Amino acid sequence: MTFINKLSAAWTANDSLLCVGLDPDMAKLPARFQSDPQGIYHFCREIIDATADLACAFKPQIAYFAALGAEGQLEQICAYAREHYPHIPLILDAKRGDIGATARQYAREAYDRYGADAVTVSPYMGSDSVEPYMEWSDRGIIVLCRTSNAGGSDLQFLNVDGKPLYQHVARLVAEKWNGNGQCALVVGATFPEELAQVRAIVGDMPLLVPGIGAQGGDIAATVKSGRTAAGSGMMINSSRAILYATPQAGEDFASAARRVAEETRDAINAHRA
Ligand SMILES: O=c1ccn([C@@H]2O[C@H](COP(=O)(O)O)[C@@H](O)[C@H]2O)c(=O)[nH]1
Repeated sequence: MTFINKLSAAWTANDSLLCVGLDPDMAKLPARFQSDPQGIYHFCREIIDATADLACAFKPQIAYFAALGAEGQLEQICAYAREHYPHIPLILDAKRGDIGATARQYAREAYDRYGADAVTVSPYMGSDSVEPYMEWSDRGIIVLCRTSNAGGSDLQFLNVDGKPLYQHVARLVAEKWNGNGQCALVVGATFPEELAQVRAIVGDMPLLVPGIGAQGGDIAATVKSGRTAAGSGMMINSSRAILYATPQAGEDFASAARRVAEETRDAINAHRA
């Protein structure tokens, strides 16, 4: 099944546009995981089990694993999610971008090593840096467009031929790069006006929308700006607000994560119509 088909099915099956981010920061995990050599894997596995029926996607952020040399645990997490929740898309947030030969290795890493359904990439190096990902014709390519951080404006807002650069990226991906029909864009929830602009440019193309929760993006404004005519079309990511929903990394972290995920899913759904 293609990434886009799997995503559409997950939106419907779980009645959810919530993407649960897996950004395991060792210092914030309950003590028993910190003393466990497989602690990152075991923590993420409990989060996945607690939220799988509430999510339309899982998004591990590779930096949290690579920084600790814990790629093996990321492989285990991806294998676990694929085996137990094969209907939920797995998005590797790696923001890759390089010349074609190197990009092919990044694509192998995301799609073959981790078995991801989709990977985030930077558009900065242009079409030949993205083409290699299309050799995996059923997998998704999620291109950075208007990121959630304030500094994203430094380049993404540059005026090019009368339009901000991020709008050129949106148009380029929608009109030229989406040959396999498996492309999506990253647009931050912290910029609802730009989210609406991107939606107007790309039609029903899915948007990965980080920036609610810990980054403070407004859920109502996000959904109203980014939804498609059918009230769908987004993977609205929340990582830290779900992972660390208990104060002081309490042992009830999984039930707290579930509660926050459910509240977030419902808050999103309240504005889809
Ligand atoms: O524009 C972007 C692109 C990616 N991210 C990533 O999403 C999550 C956000 O985590 P929160 O804890 O919900 O803030 C994280 O993995 C970022 O690397 C983003 O925030 N903005």
